[in-house]
Amino acid sequence: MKQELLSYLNNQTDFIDLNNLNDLFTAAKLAEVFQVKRNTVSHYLNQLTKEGKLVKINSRPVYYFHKEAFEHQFYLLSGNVYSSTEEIMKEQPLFGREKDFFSLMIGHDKSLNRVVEQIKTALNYPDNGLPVLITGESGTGKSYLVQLIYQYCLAHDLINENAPLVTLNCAQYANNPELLTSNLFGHAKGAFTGADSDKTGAFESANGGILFLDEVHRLNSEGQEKLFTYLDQGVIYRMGDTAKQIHIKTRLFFATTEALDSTFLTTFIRRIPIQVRMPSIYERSRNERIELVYSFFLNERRRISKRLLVSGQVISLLTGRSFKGNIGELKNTVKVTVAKAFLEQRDLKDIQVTIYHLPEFVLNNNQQSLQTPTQEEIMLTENTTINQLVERYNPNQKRVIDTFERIINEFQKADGKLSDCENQLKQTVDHLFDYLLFETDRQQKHEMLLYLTQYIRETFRQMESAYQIKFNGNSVYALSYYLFQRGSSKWYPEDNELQELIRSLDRQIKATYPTSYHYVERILELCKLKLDLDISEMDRIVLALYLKKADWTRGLSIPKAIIVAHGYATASSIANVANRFLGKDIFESFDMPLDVSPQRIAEEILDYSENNDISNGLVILVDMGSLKEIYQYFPKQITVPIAIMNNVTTPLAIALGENLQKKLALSEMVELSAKQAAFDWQIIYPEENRFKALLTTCQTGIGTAAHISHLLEKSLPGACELKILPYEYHILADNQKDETVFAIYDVLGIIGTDNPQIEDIPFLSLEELISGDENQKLMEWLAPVMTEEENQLFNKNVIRNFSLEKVIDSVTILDTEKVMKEIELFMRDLETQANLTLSNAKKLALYVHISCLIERLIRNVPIDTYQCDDECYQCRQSDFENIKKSFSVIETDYSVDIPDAEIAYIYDIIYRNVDRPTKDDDF
Ligand SMILES: Nc1ncnc2c1ncn2[C@@H]1O[C@H](COP(=O)(O)OP(=O)(O)OP(=O)(O)O)[C@@H](O)[C@H]1O
Repeated sequence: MKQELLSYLNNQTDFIDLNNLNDLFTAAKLAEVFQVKRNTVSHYLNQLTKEGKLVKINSRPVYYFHKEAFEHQFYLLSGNVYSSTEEIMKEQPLFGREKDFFSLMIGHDKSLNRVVEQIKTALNYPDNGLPVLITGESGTGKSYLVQLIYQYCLAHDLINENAPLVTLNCAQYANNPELLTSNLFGHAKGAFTGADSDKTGAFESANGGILFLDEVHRLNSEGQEKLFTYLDQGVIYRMGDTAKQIHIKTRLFFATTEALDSTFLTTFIRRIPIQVRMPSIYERSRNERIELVYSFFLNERRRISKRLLVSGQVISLLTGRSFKGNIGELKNTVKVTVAKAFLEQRDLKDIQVTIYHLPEFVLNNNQQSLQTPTQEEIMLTENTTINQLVERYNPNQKRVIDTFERIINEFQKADGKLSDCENQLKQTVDHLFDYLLFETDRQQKHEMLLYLTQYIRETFRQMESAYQIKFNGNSVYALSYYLFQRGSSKWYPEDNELQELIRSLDRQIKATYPTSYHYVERILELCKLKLDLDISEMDRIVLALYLKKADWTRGLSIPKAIIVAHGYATASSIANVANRFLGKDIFESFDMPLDVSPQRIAEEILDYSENNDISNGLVILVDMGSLKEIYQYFPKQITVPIAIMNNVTTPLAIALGENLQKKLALSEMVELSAKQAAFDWQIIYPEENRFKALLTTCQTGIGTAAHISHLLEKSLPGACELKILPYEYHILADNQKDETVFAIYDVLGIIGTDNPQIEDIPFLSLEELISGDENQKLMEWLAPVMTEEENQLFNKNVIRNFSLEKVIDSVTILDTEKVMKEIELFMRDLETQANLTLSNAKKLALYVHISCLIERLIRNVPIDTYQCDDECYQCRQSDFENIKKSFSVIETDYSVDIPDAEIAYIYDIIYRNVDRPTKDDDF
């Protein structure tokens, strides 16, 4: 009895609301629930309080709740006996106030983020919220969501404290639709045989509260009509009484496991403005599945009140398979597993859960299995919290968020005065960055991290040139790791007081470190669009405090110089060559579309001058003759001299760049440069001194090219002076030899997935590199930069680093073995469907391309560069269909839809260089 009481309160405490204590927590109600005398219950409750398991509130009536469950859900308590709820609330730290009930749902800030946002919108819509339809397979958490909605409404006074939550599962009345309608809308006496008296239905019972209709598609046509009347007019009629309108005000929630295309549902959903879909367990990320498994084991531990040691294999098996009954079935499976282990070891101090306790179906492998590496075992004690477990699994992101919380706590302790906590804040931020810089596994060549680092480096370069500063070498990595670890998770407290505190800290940081703050703002602004970042005040605070430390030194105080020119990459090409020649980043460039107006150019320049330090003057080089037109758009109040020079050429830029560094007066400098440039300069690049380079390229974005480049770099012998540069395929294909890289480097060759066909520049396909067939060719290219020995070493490294597994391993974060198996099946299937034989080279190309493709689709970045028009689709329809069909297994296994543009691309890989496929062709 005592144990049952404890476990009952354990479950109820998850939903406790101190502002509105339910009488479920009183001895009287508990006696009723357990059908025992009140004295008996009181005796046990007091005993449990003495043992430290329950908390007692000596108010009238006296309340008891589960201490550990409360601390798990809310905050730590100092004692066990309190005189009032207010006393308990005083112990509440600033964090955790206004508990957001939805945060109890695992995935609320990830896969359910949008669902929670939509629900909050619906709930807060005046005047009585909006009805919501929740769809999702069985066990995905629909009912659980409605329970949380109810708690949320109570906590936010959206319904009054006694408002009911009424649930009706329409599926329970499958064989008796009349009873369902009657239970829902009530009936009048005599409405049908057996209706001896008037009866109120669920609608009336739910008046003022929430009505939840589960499996709503089971409503018969009469019920549906009545439901539509309520949705349209807010009134119901009891069965058998069409005369009496009953006005009802209830918040409606519907759930269904059915697809929304059944006839009823289509008419129905037109009236339901908000529909949310609960993802299946299969669609949840690995992190979320692990969190669910952890939390269910924690629940069971609390129930059995013993330490629980769960083997890593058990966690892997549970997170690595899909459950038809989704989270509900997973939860039950954990329960059954722990129960079996408990039965076996009930006399022991610790309960060990191993795979022998799992139900058999979990062990059999026929089920859809999800990729998950082996997990570590976990020990759950009474002090273990879900946060600790998750933190162990994803320590870095947690570390960033902890830092946010620590900063706010320190600032709060200092009564909101930055000057009183400046040193502590700096220390906290330093600790974070030390950790990020030294603990982030640099070997972890995550594609996203590579991309971030590349982009941040470019942004820093721009900043350094704009402000004539130099960032500490580590800053690029610090910022990239920070953004990488912080991830896309949003951290923003709901509490108004906290928000105000953050805003105040932000203002004080801005006032105390104006330069650092300005740089950070600028960097984040530059990164924001490209990196799809959702920047918050906390990011600015942390980074401004960090960059404050980094020793950026001011460079020369010379005027700023920019080049503005029409056409694709014209200005940037000139700026690149000039900067390279001058050995400094003197020029910034603006590439303008051909039809841009002078006004637009002037606006761009003014925008630049607002965001850059131009106190030493500004020189603008433009490529068109209408200078006066640009001048007229400049405001009269310009405070620094601005020189505009026309007809920009590379020689002019170089001459100006050299003169700028001589610190002449602006007019002198401009005159001199114009004169010098007029001497028909010619820059001749000394061939021998140019760096040798290899380019890597890929049609579907720079990501794969960067990976190839990385693997090649890894293969180079130490002393070799060779640059390996990833390059956008389209830029190379469009610009050909005009692309700046060819002016700066001596390009020995290009390696990639597609040949951009550049005259005199040899190309090696990735497939050739992997198959090793053409390694000789690569060796020949590299002969000028390597000795014979180095060449052999390089060759050996290339063979090792460019095995198919290594390449796939490096281009995706997916399980390489699994991906390769799936692609092999795809190819086999396609060969049968289309009656063709793929050559080894095509197979290699497909292995590499499809592995990238799956990952891109999982990340939701399909290629958009590849166009497939209707005509092309028509004429190749049957081939397209074959490819599509063969992809169906991959589509299901990875839950992705492969768009036509991708199919067209695969089509090209398979049928490229072949006029038309015929049955007998050997590809
Ligand atoms: N996001 C979640 N976090 C933690 N527990 C969850 C979550 N979602 C569901 N659960 C748990 O999983 C169990 C099943 O959920 P629930 O009964 O709400 O599913 P359902 O979609 O209503 O299923 P059905 O359609 O079969 O009624 C519940 O015990 C619930 O507590």
